[in-house]
This record gives sequence, C-alpha cells and structure tokens, in this order.
Amino acid sequence: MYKAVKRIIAWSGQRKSRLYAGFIYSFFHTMFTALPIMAAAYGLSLILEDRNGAAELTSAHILSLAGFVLFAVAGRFWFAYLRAAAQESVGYETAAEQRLAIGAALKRVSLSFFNEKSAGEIAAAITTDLSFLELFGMKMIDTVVNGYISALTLVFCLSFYNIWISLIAAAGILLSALFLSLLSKKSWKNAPVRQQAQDNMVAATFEYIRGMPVVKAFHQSGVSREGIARAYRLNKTISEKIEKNFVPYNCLHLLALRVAATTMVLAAALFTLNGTMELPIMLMTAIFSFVIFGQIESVNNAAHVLRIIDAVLDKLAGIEAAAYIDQNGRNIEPSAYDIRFQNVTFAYEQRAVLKKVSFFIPENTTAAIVGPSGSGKTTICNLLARFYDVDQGSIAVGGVDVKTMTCDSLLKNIAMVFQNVYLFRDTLRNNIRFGKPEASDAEIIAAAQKACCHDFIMALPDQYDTVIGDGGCTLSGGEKQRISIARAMLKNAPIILLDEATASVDPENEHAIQQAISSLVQGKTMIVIAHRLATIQNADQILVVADGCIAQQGTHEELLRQEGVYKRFLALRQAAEGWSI
Ligand SMILES: Nc1ncnc2c1ncn2[C@@H]1O[C@H](COP(=O)(O)OP(=O)(O)OP(=O)(O)O)[C@@H](O)[C@H]1O
Repeated sequence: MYKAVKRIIAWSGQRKSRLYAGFIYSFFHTMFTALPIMAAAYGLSLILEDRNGAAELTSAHILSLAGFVLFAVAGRFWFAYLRAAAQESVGYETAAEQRLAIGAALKRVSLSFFNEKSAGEIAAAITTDLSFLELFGMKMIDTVVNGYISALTLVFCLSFYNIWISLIAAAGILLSALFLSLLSKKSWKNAPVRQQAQDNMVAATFEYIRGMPVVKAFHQSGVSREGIARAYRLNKTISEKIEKNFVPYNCLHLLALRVAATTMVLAAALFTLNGTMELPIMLMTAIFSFVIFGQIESVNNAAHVLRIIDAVLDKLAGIEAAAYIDQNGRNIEPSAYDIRFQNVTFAYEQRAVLKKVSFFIPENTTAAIVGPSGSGKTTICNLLARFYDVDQGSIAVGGVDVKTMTCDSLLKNIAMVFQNVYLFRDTLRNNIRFGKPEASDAEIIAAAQKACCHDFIMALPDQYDTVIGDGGCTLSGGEKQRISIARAMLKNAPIILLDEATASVDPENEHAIQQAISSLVQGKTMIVIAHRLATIQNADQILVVADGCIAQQGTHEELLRQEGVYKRFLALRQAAEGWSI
C-alpha cells in the first residue's frame, strides 16, 4: 500500500514538491485543529479555578482566549486552503501531460504494438485508467499520508498532557495499520484480476460498437451480445468477490480504532478519578478521541484503491515503455526521392509475408504493384512508411536508409491515399487541413476542388464545417477517398502511396478522380497498388508480387511478352471486369 503511495508521488514528477508542501500544510492544519480544543480545556480549567477561588477569571482572560480560538480557526482554514491548492490539481495536471505524452509515444511505436494491445485496452488506459488516477491519486495521498500526519500530530499534542493516553492512541493506530496491511495484501492479489476484467469489458464494448454494422447485417445480435454480457458478468462477479474479502479486515481495522478511542476515554476517566488528571483535560481527551482517528478510518478504502492505482501505473508504464520505432533516428532531409528495397524480408509476428524483396523506383516515376489478395502489396507500402521495421534487408529513400530517419522526417515526404485512410470526428475542413496544418481556407478549397469533393461538400448543410462521424462513417466510401486525396494534395509530398481501390469510387466521378490523381502525382515518385488497367499500363514499371516475392518486374509490354503470373493475373482481371487490351 505504501509502495503505491510512493509511486503516486513519483508519478507526479516535477510536481512532487507541491505534494511535500501539502504534507507540511497538513501538519499545521492539524495543529490548528487541535489548538481550539486545547484552548477550550484551558478556558475550562480557568473557570474551575475561578469557582474554587484559586484564581480570578478576568475579562482580559476571556478576550485573549476568544482571540486565540479565532486565530486558530482562521489558521486551520488557511492551511486547509494551502494544502488543497498545493495538492489537489496535481493529479489533473499530471494526467493531462501523460495523455499527451502517450499520444505522442503511440505515434512513434511500430504498428505491431497495436496487434499486441487491443484498441480497447489502449483507449481504457488513456481514458478510464488515467481518469481514475487523476481523480483518486491525490485523494489517496490526502487520505493516507495526510491522514497519518494528522493522527500522529494529535498523538504528539496529547503526549504533552498524558503520555499513557497518547500511547493508547498510538497503539490503536498501529493495530489498525496491521489489519490494513492484511487487507492490502488481499487487495493486492485481487486488483490485477479486477483490472483485467475491466479491460475485457471495455474491449468487448468497443468491439461491439465498432462491429455494429456487421452485427446488424448478419442478424447476430445474440452471439455478439453474449460476449459482451459475459465480460460484464465476470466484472460483477470479481467485484463482489473482492468486496467479500474486504469486509472482515475492514471490520477489524475499524474495531481497533473504536476500541482505542473508548480506551482513551476510560483511561482519562480513571486518571481523573484517582486525581492524576484534571477534569478539563479529561474532557479534552474525550473530544480528541472523536477526531484523532477520523481521517485514518477511511484508509481502508484506500488500500483497495491504491492497489488499483498500482495496476494502472503498471499498465501505463507498459504503454510508455513501448520502444519507439525511430528512437535512434535523426531528422534527415533526403536530397532525392527514389526508393530502393534491398533484400527486404518481413514477418508479422511469426508469419513471413515478404521474402528477399528487391526493387528500385527512380525519382519521379510510377511503380504499379499488382498481385493476388494477401500477397504483401500493402505491407510494402507500410514498410516504406516505417509503420513496421524490416526484419532483414533495407529500404532507402534518396539513398538514405529509412531506419536512420525519425518517423516525422520520413513521413513528411510521404502522402498516402489508402482505402482505409482514417477520417476524424471533426469538420471536413479540419480533416482536409490534416495534410497541412497551416493551410489557408483558400488552399483547402482549391485542394477539395481538384480532388472532386468541393461539390458534395457544398451540398452538405454546414458545408466545410460539417462534422463527420468517427472514421468518416457518415460519408460514402468514394467521398472518404476523395477527402483523403484532397488531404494528400494539400500535403504536396514528393512520394505518394496510393491504393487505387476503385471499388469505393462513385462511377460518375471516376474520370474526374483519375484526373485529380494525375495532377496529384505529377513530378512525384509514386507507388500505386493498382486495380485499373489504365494505371497498370501507364506505370513506368510494374512489380508483380506473388507469395511475398517479386515474381516479375518490367513495363506492361515487357511483361505481356513473358509467360508468368502477370499474364495470368491480367487474364483473370479482364475476365472478371470485362477489360480488353
Ligand atoms: N497487422 C497484421 N498482422 C498480421 N498479419 C497481417 C497484418 N496485416 C496483414 N497481414 C497479413 O499479411 C499478408 C499480406 O497482407 P497485405 O495487406 O500486405 O496484402 P495485400 O496484397 O495488400 O492484400 P489485399 O490486396 O487484399 O489488400 C496477408 O496474409 C495478411 O493476412
């Protein structure tokens, strides 16, 4: 439990000095809480002495006591304010910083990281887990550290009046801490299980929502809901089990504190009866017995919450520790934009996808990649963009090995127009502007016009300010692709990676889009995953990928003269789509 407290303090990074300042304010806050009670006891003893005739109670006594109490109350509120101001926003500030840091880190990890961790798991870490940490992290610091500071400060104050009473209070605190450590051991064992159950629940919910179109199309609501219901049931069962484990230790912890409080009052009464304690001190002890354990009573909840926080911190550390794909990269500006694959071998996990692939694309030329589905065409583009690193061989742009470049300096030179280019839940204007953040409205409109999306955008109710759904789900496939072409136009990068994907293009606009693509690629080096015969024919070279290898390479005419995959592939495509050469 205390290890988790230390981790929260470490998590707060540069802000930890504010936490330490908060601990000092907490000490003074407690001192100022104790002072009015001590002053009241002193006032009572003056009244009793006045009654006995031992000393006279003057109005000056009463006024100075009242002034002292007012000063103590004001001091108490002042230190409570200082503590809150120092500590309470630390969690929110640190979490906000960490969210940005994780966002930046995710941009730089290999995409294989997203195979290992589901989108739901990562989303849960950045949203619910970090929210939990920002909300409860500082509360736990307050409950545990400030709670013990407060209790021990009051024990210290009591020791000036009666050492035995302060020892009873200290014993109560120690005994409750023992039960808390047992409770904490249980929580420590259960919290990761609960964390996993919650992650599964988020991932199942995420998948259910994302897969809704498929669920509806296949009338599979029963099957898909079963998965999500199972995740919810498991979470409920685990939470109930944890609560049951929690109860006995919680009762023992509270019992220790209540027994200590009662024993303090009984001992004070006995000391008063045998004349070793004055009545006002006994009354003061009775009041202290109510307040001394107040804050540490709720440490029981902290044990469980702290374990969850510990698991959350582990999870966040796991995401942040993911190796940056470009951690040894430098910001390099290639002097040319030719592309060379040299004996590139690559596997997703264990499955070999590309085997010793070599080719060269001169600057300002177009290479069309053709080949059967699953042969590795998209993988070639993903490797060039360094979404993954090659296992063997090398990829160079303008003679510079992409492994020596940072992702930013490499991707600055590449624009992608893929079937599944992601559009954000934002305005169309901002989605296009993604290609060039500093672009003016006029540039955005010009790019949209060239990419044949200006007309459909102007027909929408809010035109360029229309907000589109997640992933562009409120647009048709063709519209999404045209937006992504506009985005690429605006970026004006020297290398274009294009997945032609004519399937999603509106036939009416196909010609215009082809024109748009032609103007997009002028003077650029382009790799196109080609589907249209015209693109294939017009390419400067065709790379025929089959089974992870470059089976054939050459111009359309050269390849037509050879017997091989290309000729067979072309015949099949022609038959399927009614082409004629
Ligand atoms: N992220 C991934 N993790 C594991 N395997 C993958 C991943 N992406 C692709 N693959 C596998 O790698 C192989 C090549 O995929 P790739 O997407 O490069 O093929 P493709 O030629 O572009 O196919 P298509 O024409 O159908 O788009 C396929 O067998 C695919 O199942």
